[in-house]
Amino acid sequence: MTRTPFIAGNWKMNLDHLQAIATVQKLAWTLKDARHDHADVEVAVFPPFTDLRSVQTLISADKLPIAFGAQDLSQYDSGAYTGDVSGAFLAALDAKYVIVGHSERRTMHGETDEVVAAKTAAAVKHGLVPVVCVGETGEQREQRGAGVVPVEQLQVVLGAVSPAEIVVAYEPVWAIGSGQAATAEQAQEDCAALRRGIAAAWGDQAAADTRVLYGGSVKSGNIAGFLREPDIDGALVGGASLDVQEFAAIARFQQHVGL
Ligand SMILES: O=C(CO)COP(=O)(O)O
Repeated sequence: MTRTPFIAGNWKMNLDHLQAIATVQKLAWTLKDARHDHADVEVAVFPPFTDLRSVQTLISADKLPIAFGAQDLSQYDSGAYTGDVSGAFLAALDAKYVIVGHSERRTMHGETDEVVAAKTAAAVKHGLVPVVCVGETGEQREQRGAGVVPVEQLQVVLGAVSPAEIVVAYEPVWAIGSGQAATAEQAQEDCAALRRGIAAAWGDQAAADTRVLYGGSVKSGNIAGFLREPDIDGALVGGASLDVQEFAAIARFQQHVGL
């Protein structure tokens, strides 16, 4: 199976539902104008929860070639979990994806590897494709070696969940929102280590099929370098995904790579 390149926009806590409608409409037009061939690259947006119903309605009514997902989900199906959102509710909205274990949730909401594993299992159970985020700090990378901490984080998830379609996103903490992206070589080193981790836990086929993304200060100016690497299958884009022209330019990375 070939891995379809995946360009995902994590909006984080930006854009309300009205802004979401305008943004997705504009994105669809921009991609269409540029003759974006959606068979070659999959584009997805991850808006805040309150936007999802509006985004779903727009995408399905106009049959837009854009996928969408949520930024988090509960590990539980339903019950007394104030403020949380079940994977069942996301599936009912036709969300295809859900981000789990973003470093902002790990640090600001105390999500452990075990919680991330439980959320990944919940996503799979409800038919969502989890985008499992892992990443190390600069210090951890220096002290323990490239890929060691992210592979450990991923191992907890893979050990707790039966093989299923997942996407893995390598997001080094120092590169997120800093304007200082990892180099393509650094990102390749870690993404290759993650793929070996998938092979060790789930077998060679799963490793060959699973898309591994890089995230952290991705822009139209550096995307091509990442996608040239053999183990990087796309990008999880934060800040630059809020600018439609810039995000569309990232989605058209093939033009920069000359593929
Ligand atoms: O955290 C990220 C995506 O999930 C990356 O954010 P930036 O692209 O803003 O660095």
